Amino acid sequence: MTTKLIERSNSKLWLAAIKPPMYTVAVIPISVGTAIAFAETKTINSSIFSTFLISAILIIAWLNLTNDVFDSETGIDKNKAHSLVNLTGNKALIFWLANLFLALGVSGICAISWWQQDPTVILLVVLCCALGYTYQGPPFRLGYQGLGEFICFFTFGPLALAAAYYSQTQTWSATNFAASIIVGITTSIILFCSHFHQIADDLAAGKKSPIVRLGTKKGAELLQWLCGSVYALTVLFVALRMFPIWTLLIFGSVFFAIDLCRHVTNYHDQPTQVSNSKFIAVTLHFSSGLLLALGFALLALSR
Ligand SMILES: C/C(=C\COP(=O)(O)OP(=O)(O)O)CCC[C@H](C)CCC[C@H](C)CCCC(C)C
Ligand SMILES: O=C(O)C1=CC(=O)c2ccccc2C1=O
Repeated sequence: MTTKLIERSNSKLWLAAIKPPMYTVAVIPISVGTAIAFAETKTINSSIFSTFLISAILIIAWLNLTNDVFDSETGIDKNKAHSLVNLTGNKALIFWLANLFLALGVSGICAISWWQQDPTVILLVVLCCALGYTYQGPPFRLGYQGLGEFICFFTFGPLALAAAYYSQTQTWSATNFAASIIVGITTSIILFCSHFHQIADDLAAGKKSPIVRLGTKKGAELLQWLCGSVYALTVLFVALRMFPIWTLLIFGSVFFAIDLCRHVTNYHDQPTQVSNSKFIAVTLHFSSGLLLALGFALLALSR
């Protein structure tokens, strides 16, 4: 009985360390950028789409594994049982596994650039990876200065969507840029929410996350504006005729936005209660992103 309980809690720790839901942050920018390309050109290169998707997932695996490696060096993760470094006790193994994922992910993107005979996509993705490194790796560790949400916005928003759109069309699009602002905001909301319950560990390790800087109450208020901006921007882009009317489907995700704002407003200063807000934010990001992509795909299919 006791052995079974230990096994169950051990597998829970491993699941929390691997973070399967977090890989949706790779799926959404590639899907939205590709859906906009499909809406505008009525064609889709499925080999490029699937290669980009798998590569992006591998890059997120690199990001998360190196996050545990670099955080183990500053001591910020010393109380984090679900750190892969703490679970395995082998920092070098996690570091080299991460580098293998990065090499495989970048190779996939290189293949896309090779097929296109154009280096633009690989340059955009390498820039994303370099910025991702500055978030957590030495000597930069810009996340410790509270800059993570800005890096997150630009990498998962304008840069990732530009790369996904360009991989299909080899050109740029104002509509794609507008959509990238929305995806950038919803991805940054995930990172922002992940900081509420970590305030004590972050303060102790000298990490000035936005929540450390603002305090949890103001953070909860800012979250409401960020969520509201996702829907206000969609209405604006539809009114400006940049987005098809179908993209108003994004309002199907408003329930998760309300749930997230209510939860964080009620529990912003209670770490154990607020800790799952990151996963409500993941659901909001995934549902809003999929509905946005569907809105663009329906435009192509309805013509
Ligand atoms: C690893 C990230 C957050 C974890 O942060 P933290 O250390 O506070 O939390 P835990 O240790 O408690 O888990 C995410 C950081 C994201 C970063 C700012 C930007 C990364 C850019 C990517 C490389 C872009 C990939 C784009 C792809 C779709 C082509
Ligand atoms: O572990 C985390 O907290 C996060 C991991 C991750 O890959 C990611 C990506 C984009 C935005 C936020 C996050 C996380 O918060």
